[in-house]
Amino acid sequence: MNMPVRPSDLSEAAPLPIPAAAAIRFENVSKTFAARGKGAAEVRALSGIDLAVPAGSILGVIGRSGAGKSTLIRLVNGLEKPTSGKVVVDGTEVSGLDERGLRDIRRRVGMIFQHFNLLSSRTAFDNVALPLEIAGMPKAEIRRRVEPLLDMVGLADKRHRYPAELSGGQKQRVGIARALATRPKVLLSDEATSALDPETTRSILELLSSINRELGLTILLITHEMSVIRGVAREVAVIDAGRIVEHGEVFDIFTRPKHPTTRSFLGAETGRELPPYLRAHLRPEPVPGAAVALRILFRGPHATDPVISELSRELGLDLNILSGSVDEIAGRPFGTLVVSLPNDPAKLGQALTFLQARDLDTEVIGYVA
Ligand SMILES: Nc1ncnc2c1ncn2[C@@H]1O[C@H](COP(=O)(O)OP(=O)(O)OP(=O)(O)O)[C@@H](O)[C@H]1O
Repeated sequence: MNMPVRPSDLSEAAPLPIPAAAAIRFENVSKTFAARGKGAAEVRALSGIDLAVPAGSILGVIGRSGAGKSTLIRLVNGLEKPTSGKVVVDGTEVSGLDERGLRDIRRRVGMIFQHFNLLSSRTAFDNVALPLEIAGMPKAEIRRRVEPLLDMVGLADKRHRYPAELSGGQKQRVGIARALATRPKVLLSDEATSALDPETTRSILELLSSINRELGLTILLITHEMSVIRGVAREVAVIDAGRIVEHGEVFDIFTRPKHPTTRSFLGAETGRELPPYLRAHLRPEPVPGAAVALRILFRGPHATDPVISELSRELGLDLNILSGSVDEIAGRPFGTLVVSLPNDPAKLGQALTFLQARDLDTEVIGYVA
């Protein structure tokens, strides 16, 4: 009988409780690339990076093109060496390793890529088997290891197919199975869903979540899409011009972003972006007869309270709802509402006091005529 394979069947022992220790630690890491060609300046790709990825967690790093994401991730498996500082992975300082040490760390660190990097002349099975063949594992053992992995990524019936016969999502599933073949502790994901459509992206992110949950694998992923972070990560670090400018729990960063880069990434993601009709009517300064436009953010426990009706009743205020949305981020409710109220400083002050007493964030975003 064919028993369904769960990721937990693949680990050598029963899963341990998640340790608080960091699986990956960057300690004051900088990386400068030498100037190429006459007159060219050197490139400082990373500056003073301090970042810990807790064991068993999923941490997403987001940044614009050229921000330093790939350099950061390539330091983890020793594809790049830091110019200064330390990178410690699973207790080993990677920067000081010789070739043999690097081979060992690369068995403990799997990686998946935007363009899958499969060998076109090998079937799905043989692609997953490759790192084990290189490690000199006997054929029978390779089979015992690879088949459950292909089952786990949902490709049991595609094991003899070549990459050209697979969809993008299926190719990435082969890539994930191959990355897990050496039973790594850490998985690096380099824009692994950037070439996939939104639905396939969701299914790959779900697969990564279940692997993280059931195998306790630590995942460090880099992306330029907030929706990917939101779909899978527990923590997010925002990188800008080679520096980490913000880092924290996904819910906190999404609902209270501090850095302008984070805010610009969030854009439409959390209902922060105003609808075009509202943008067209919004003025930075009051004009005669204009009302104040106030943004209210509903986080966590107060996200579903009937605050607007209470505010209107208690302060005798006429409020107009201009736009709004209620959503869920990292499993917790989060709402954004833009209301207008009469441009009366005393009333506005009372309304802000009322809302702040309920721990709601408020922001006057302009005036609407
Ligand atoms: N081998 C290299 N030699 C010289 N400069 C490099 C090298 N690799 C990266 N850089 C430079 O370092 C900076 C960071 O590059 P990196 O590839 O890490 O950014 P990124 O955030 O991954 O960008 P993208 O999203 O476009 O891949 C860029 O200015 C890039 O041109």
